[in-house]
Amino acid sequence: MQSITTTLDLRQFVSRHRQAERPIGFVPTMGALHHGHMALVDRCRADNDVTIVSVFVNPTQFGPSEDFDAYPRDLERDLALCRAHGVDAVFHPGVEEMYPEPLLTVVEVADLSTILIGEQRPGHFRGVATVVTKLLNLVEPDRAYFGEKDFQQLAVVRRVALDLSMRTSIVGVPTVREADGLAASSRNVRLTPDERKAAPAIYEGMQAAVRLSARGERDTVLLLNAVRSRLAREPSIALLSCDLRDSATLDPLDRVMNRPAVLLVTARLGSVVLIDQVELHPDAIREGSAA
Ligand SMILES: Nc1ncnc2c1ncn2[C@@H]1O[C@H](COP(=O)(O)OP(=O)(O)OP(=O)(O)O)[C@@H](O)[C@H]1O
Ligand SMILES: CC(C)(CO)[C@@H](O)C(=O)[O-]
Ligand code: BAL
Repeated sequence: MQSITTTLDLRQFVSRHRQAERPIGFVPTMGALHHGHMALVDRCRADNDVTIVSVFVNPTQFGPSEDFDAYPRDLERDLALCRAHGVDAVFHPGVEEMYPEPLLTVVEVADLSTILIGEQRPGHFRGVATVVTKLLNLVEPDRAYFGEKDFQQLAVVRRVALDLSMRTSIVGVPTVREADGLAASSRNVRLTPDERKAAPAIYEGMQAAVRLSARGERDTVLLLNAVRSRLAREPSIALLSCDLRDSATLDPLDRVMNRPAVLLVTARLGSVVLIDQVELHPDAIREGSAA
């Protein structure tokens, strides 16, 4: 496995494989890898001849009072995990390598970037869309893999690829969970033992809504209340947002695929913000009644 830190070496690695006409898959991450990331890597390896992973904690997607400094980092462990999973190259640039000059050019996905998480994290999706564009321009992969846990991010990235006529197919991978239902996340390691014990309530609340929806409940308020009332029993969890959306309003490509409604939750435990999403019955939202 190659460990690459410069864009020049990355381009050379890519061009060798491109000349050999080997399909290239790409998994962008911020490191502190866990089994959720590895599901993306395994899927990438199954679909492509060459798998490239990037590990870059991108400063431009963090707000001034967010956890950029506290974000977990463990490059040696990340490299070992990637090696064990048969990754061909890991690109782990420093900040100066990715941003040699202050940016004058950014990628802004209108509308999608300012709703939901974009409301709580102004500028976040501009940072994500811009760095993903830079990474996709460097690697020019055939396919790039993103987790459905970050559902809005996946929608934003799909839109960037579509609008900017990129050659890359964007592939969404289902959320990987811990045994107790908590979505695997790099930030989970920052939870205190008590917060970690409480955290599965997020998924339990979402499952209560899933069960109601499966029994035919179509009242958005009642479905969202199922989440709220489960989390109200956990004093260490502050529910930041709970939304039910027709997935097509977030992701125009879903309209074609006729995918279900999506329930999105953001919650804070101490200093850690976690997000999760589950799918509900396609009719969970009546026409035009987004929560
Ligand atoms: N549990 C998971 N299941 C599937 N994909 C995941 C999971 N966790 C992360 N991913 C995906 O891995 C990619 C890299 O994510 P990132 O490095 O930000 O990790 P993360 O665990 O989401 O971290 P964070 O603590 O920022 O939420 C993203 O496409 C993300 O959606
Ligand atoms: C897509 C990404 C690697 C861009 O920095 C990041 O937002 C992430 O890890 O989800
Ligand atoms: N996985 C999303 C990246 C972030 O929270 O900044």
